[in-house]
Amino acid sequence: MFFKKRIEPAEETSRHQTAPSSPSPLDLLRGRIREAHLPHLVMEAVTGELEKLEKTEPAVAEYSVGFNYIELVLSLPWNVSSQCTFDLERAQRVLDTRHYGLAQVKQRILEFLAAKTLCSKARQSILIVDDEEIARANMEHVLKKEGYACHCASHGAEALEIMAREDIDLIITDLKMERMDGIELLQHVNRTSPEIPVIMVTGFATVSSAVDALKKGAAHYLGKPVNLDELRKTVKEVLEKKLFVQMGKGPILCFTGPPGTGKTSVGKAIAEALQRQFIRISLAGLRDEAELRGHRRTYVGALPGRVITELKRAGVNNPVLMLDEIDKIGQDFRGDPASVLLEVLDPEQNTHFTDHYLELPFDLSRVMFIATANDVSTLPRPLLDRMECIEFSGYTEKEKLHIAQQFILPRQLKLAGLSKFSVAFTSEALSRVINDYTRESGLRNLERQISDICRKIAMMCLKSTSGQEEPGQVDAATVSRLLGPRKFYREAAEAVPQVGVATGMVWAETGGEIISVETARMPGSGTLLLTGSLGEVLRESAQTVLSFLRSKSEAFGIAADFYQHSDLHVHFPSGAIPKDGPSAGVTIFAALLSLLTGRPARRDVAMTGEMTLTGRILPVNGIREKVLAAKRAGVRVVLLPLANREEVEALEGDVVAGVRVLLVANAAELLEPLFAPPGSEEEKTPASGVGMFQTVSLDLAPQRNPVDPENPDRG
Ligand SMILES: Nc1ncnc2c1ncn2[C@@H]1O[C@H](COP(=O)(O)OP(=O)(O)OP(=O)(O)O)[C@@H](O)[C@H]1O
Repeated sequence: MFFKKRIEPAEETSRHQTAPSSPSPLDLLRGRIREAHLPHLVMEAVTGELEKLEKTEPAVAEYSVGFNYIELVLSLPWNVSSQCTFDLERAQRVLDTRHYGLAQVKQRILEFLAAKTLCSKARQSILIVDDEEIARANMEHVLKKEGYACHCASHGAEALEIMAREDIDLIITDLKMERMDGIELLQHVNRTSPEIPVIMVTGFATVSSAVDALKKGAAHYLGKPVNLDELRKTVKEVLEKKLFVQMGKGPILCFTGPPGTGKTSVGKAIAEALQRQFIRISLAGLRDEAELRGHRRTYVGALPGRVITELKRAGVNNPVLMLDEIDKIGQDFRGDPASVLLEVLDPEQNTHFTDHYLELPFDLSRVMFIATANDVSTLPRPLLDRMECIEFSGYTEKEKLHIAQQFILPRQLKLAGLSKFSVAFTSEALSRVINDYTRESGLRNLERQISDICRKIAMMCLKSTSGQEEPGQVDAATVSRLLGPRKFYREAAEAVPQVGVATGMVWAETGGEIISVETARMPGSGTLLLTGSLGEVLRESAQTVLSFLRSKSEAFGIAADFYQHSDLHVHFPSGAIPKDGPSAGVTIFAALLSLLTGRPARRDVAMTGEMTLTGRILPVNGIREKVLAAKRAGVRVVLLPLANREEVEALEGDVVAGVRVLLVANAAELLEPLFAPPGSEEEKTPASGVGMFQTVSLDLAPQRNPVDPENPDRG
């Protein structure tokens, strides 16, 4: 029996090499290198690598490593940029058509782009330095026709005088001149104004000195006599690059906010508005520095990092690159990826970003970086300093309704193959999905639930006998039937007042949340027990509140020795979630006061604020998110620190509609709304929904504890 001999890849390569008719892979590679218009340094590196390959046996592992390396270098967009525009009107149009609301976010983005648009529109000025008058005049004529402002000098010294009084963007200089030649001028410019690029013009006889000029920092060189088309193209390229570097010098945008609030999709819209490619690198869980910067080629199976890989995939060097979830980045023994990000995002360093695999500097200055994060408080300070944060906050019910109608429904109907059917959701149906089946700041779950309904309707269409039955209108009852029992309740609105329990508002990276603080008193010796995965700051808050209550026990109508024979327990349910921060101080106070005075606290009154040892209430963050969370839970009265007044007044009417917002400055002011019968606050606050307590004098004498229907033994 004869077996056909298997041709090994190495053998195959050598057969290719010897066949006279077809060029060898190395010949093909050489041809590609020649045509690739690589930057000087890169050209030197790949040529050196190719020479090594020519001396290496194809069967040796190093051969394929070197071969793959050259292929990667050739596939990178060293000089390929997409034509992009900084057109503010277009940007506004795209942002408005893709996203509802987000007025402040859009405004900040447009302001950011406005500065870049102005930069790109400014008339650029070029300094032409040549001792031949005719050469100067020719270049000036061509460049003026291109719209540039031109200045001329006949030698380096005169050029320096012009530079001292004019704002110059680019210098085109002859090499050989009397008084001060091109190289001297270049060295002077590099020293004093390194941001001004210099194009060297040289006769054919001095190509080696032109190469020398490139090594000394010239941006480009042109042979004499100057080809005018080449001059136009080179000037355009060099100035464009300078413009990108200049525009990249500003801070990097960082979109922060709860999940599903549109951070990623606004990033995509920016790329579309600027007509740039959009690429995204998710940084969640990234712990190894090499994932971003690659492994050195000496490692078996080494690969370039994510930044270089994504740029290769994009095929252009000026995309919008989104660094998603920058706050979820990790750090361990494999290095600190945040330090790589520091380099990537620093305009001073990122012109020479060096991937370990590539070992060549790649210029990232044309890339527009946008980072996203849910919570920037965990980011390293130096990284945060490089970014300009734009906050995306949660949506109100009305906004969610609009977005569902205008964007989510059409998208989901199309995905479910229902766009040709006349399926219409009533507003009540969408409100039911929003209130009974989702509890979030963003829109992720809402989209999931709507997609679930659409799939069920698609199934019904297929099951109907004709297959063409019109599903018609989807109302609130249909939603309940299709999605089953409701998943969320308006727990604050439905809970009855209870002794020792108060409702608080906290801020988490998923947006605002409602918590209930529970307290209990039992015989003991004055120990304060705290449970519920609490951080150090929260523990200290509880301690502070207790000391305040002890110091003012008489004013609050609490027995002075209440502490001596009792232990107090403060519990934050949802123990699996770590909690910290000072803003729960007032809620702990309210729960403990209710417990110690035996008065049931209203559960539909939610509060937030840091409490000091003297009972003052200090301002806190995340006011909008907290108010929205309170509304989602059915809270009727919201108590906020008076010091947050400006933020409260800036809230849109839609955010405060349906709740009474009261501003409080100290502990005493909490009492009336907390213990008042439901509905009584309405006469005391202005119709706008925001009220302020000036002075409250209350009779704080302990009352007989009314029977708590949920907990009759308590108090
Ligand atoms: N204002 C808006 N108008 C229209 N659609 C929106 C708006 N905000 C969000 N969406 C839609 O909601 C969905 C979720 O948005 P996106 O993925 O951008 O959220 P994200 O903030 O990036 O979330 P994460 O933090 O989880 O990455 C997308 O389909 C997006 O188009």
